Amino acid sequence: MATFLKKPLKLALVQLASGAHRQDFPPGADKAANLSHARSKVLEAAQGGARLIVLPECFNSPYGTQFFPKYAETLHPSPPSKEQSPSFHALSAIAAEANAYLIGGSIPELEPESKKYYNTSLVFSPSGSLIGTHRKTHLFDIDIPGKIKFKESDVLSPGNELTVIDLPEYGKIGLAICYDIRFPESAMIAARKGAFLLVYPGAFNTTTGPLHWSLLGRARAVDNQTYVALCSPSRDLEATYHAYGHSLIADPSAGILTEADEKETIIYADLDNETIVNTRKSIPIYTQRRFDVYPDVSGQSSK
Ligand SMILES: NC(=O)CC(=O)C(=O)O
Repeated sequence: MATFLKKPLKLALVQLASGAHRQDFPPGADKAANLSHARSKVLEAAQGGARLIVLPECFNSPYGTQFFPKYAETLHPSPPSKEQSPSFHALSAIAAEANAYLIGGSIPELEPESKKYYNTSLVFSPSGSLIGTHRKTHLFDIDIPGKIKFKESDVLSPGNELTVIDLPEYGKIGLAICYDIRFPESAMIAARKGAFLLVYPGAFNTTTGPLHWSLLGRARAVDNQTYVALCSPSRDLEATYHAYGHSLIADPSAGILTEADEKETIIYADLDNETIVNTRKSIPIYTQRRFDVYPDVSGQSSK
């Protein structure tokens, strides 16, 4: 039997409430409070048996272009000092304390030499070592008249790499952030590289969430016959951006294993290799692909 996932894995998504919008916190204290709150929820997930734990996009800051520069941390050269990146050090310590792999949602990052800002995810091993990073590759620039206009590219720069991370005890995961899920190519490449799970810390909103969140999660699962996890912040109607919530885990047939509502919660699912293998046996698109017919999915080849 082919092995994508070396042993069963309990996955937890922490749909975190961050208090970053609150005016009553002194400057900087909201981030410290959010890191401390994230710690308690990650430890709760670990107590619940999870060995891979995911936090949401911008888990310790408000989501909005006006906030990114204020909350940005410097990650390079790596490892950064505690002053440069309190979140790096907090996440590393939390992963070690939880004895679990930790996908630290994302944080705004400032690259000091270029002075560019990124939306960046940090991944730590159970010993607290950094084992991967992903900079959001596709920026959330949309304009739905009368509903929502958002332009991440006013402040952020896109990352230029796709990310597959090896969790030595379990296997490979594809990691991307929120709007990246709308681009099936990156998911497909991660799956072709053997990922058993595609993870998206994300913050869809109350307009695009009902339209596309679950659909996209299930689509990436059915396209690739992998598990898919989408981890959102909980909804906060006092914040300037209203996150959709509804964190979910889909199985390799695109069935929803578990889905949150909009409130703070932790959801869990048990992942196993047999489900991936059996899904691919039953509907064998995996071996039926015709890369001889479409070797260049960008459509840019001269053929
Ligand atoms: N916030 C995002 O990056 C993406 C999103 O909300 C959407 O694609 O819709």
